[in-house]
Amino acid sequence: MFLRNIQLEREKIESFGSYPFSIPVIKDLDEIEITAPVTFFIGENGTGKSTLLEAIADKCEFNTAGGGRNNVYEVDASASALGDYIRLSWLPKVTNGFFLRAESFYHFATHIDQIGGAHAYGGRSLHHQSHGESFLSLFLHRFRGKAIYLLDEPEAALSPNRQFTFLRIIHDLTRKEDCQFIIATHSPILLGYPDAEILSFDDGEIRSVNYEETDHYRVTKYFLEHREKFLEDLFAEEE
Ligand SMILES: Nc1ncnc2c1ncn2[C@@H]1O[C@H](COP(=O)(O)OP(=O)(O)OP(=O)(O)O)[C@@H](O)[C@H]1O
Repeated sequence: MFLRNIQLEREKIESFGSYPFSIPVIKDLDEIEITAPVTFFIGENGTGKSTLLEAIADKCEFNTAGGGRNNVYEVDASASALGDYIRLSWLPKVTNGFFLRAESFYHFATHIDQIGGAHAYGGRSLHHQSHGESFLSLFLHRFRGKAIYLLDEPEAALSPNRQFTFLRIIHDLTRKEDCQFIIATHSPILLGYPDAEILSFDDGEIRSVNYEETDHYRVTKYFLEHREKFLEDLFAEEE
């Protein structure tokens, strides 16, 4: 493990009235202890997971559009608004790693083609692989060594079976290669990774929760066990 603590430099912030400081969890934030090699950020849409992950990427000097330190290319509106206001504590410090943003992965793939780097991703252009295949190529071929990986909804392109493959990759990379992961996700499958820390961004604060407490687990379980009733209620006409 490398990254141990994330602190909001509150003294630098003049007003909490506008983005990103107006996001409830940021307004409330002092510091976050990172206690496990695999940390998940979960919470409703719009609770600030991507904003914080992107700020960490910025602080790591990774390309905030997606990539590592050496991937220099521009995508509109990918700058981090929060990066200058957080402090990261490392033990030890690493500079290797990658920020994955599902929504701008296309631009990253183009950048890799332009620098002739496809050989490092299984020998095929990432554009000539399916969305899910290209994600797995990235995880399998690029991720290794002492490094920190910041992944924003990596499940976006992955079938349930490929999500299990990805869990196996995380397992191997944390045990055999000493990698650290921080992953924003909505996937009940990924969240099931053993011994991970799950940080919830719901209810205006960041707090550690158990897997079985999460909506992802509870709602999915309920839906699968009571699908007909669930859908009947969901589609019921209002009186
Ligand atoms: N560039 C921006 N300018 C202003 N507001 C923004 C900007 N980017 C995000 N927001 C707002 O900040 C809040 C947090 O957004 P963020 O993308 O961090 O949420 P999230 O938890 O990652 O959501 P999701 O699960 O949908 O990906 C949202 O209300 C969003 O509308």
